[in-house]
Amino acid sequence: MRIDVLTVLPGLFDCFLKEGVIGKAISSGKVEVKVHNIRDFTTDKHRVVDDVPYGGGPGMVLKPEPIFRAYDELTKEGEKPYVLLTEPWGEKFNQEMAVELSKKPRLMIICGRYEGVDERVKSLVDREVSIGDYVLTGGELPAMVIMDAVLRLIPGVLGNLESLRADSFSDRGLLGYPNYTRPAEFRGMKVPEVLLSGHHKKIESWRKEQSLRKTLERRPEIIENLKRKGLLTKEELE
Ligand SMILES: COc1cc(COC(=O)c2cn[nH]c2)cc(-c2cccnc2)c1
Repeated sequence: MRIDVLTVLPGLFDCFLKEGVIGKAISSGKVEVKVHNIRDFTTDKHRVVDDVPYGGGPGMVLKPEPIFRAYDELTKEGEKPYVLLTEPWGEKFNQEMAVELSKKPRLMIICGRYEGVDERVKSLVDREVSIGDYVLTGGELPAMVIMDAVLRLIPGVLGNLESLRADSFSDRGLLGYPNYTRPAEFRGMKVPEVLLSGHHKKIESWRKEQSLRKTLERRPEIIENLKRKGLLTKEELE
């Protein structure tokens, strides 16, 4: 997968693209992520990327020309990217969307900022995406959240075991099961016996029961949703 990011603050991505699973996926060549400074696509001396809104009102708006110039330059050759715009009132990002996006060969993420982007930029956009009902100073963190959730789903990016665990639960939106590691007792708190039993079938059913219970307690709508879609087995429903 290739991802092109358009932003006025490219430096925000430096650590994200170097560290951890994402950093390894890029350095190993499994995925390609290029961050582009929208300012590099301006033509005036002051490299202006924003301007005051027509009709008045507070703040500034990202100008269309630099973004269109970047889009034209980056789409001259190769596959046309699926274009996302990160903004507070977009479609809510979730695991389902992460799975869908992970299947695209090429993404472009335009990071909104200020009061927003000129509406004409949306003619380039396939999906306006929000990571939540709150307003941030820029769309760069949402872009990193989206890339993290999407890139970890690319085959080979995660170690096998981890990706296997993710498939069985998170892709149905169920909350994860409790995790423990050594020591078996810590400050009077013991690891549940079943996890020390080495009985894999019992451990698996305990984990599934814990995951369903936690989801029912905290996010009952996810259970209802899975029931409606017939995605819960008979024993899971008991
Ligand atoms: C594209 O335009 C934007 C983008 C952002 C940054 O993104 C988010 O906040 C976000 C993205 N997912 N969840 C939150 C902020 C505004 C904005 C609007 C009004 C007042 N102040 C700022 C506009």
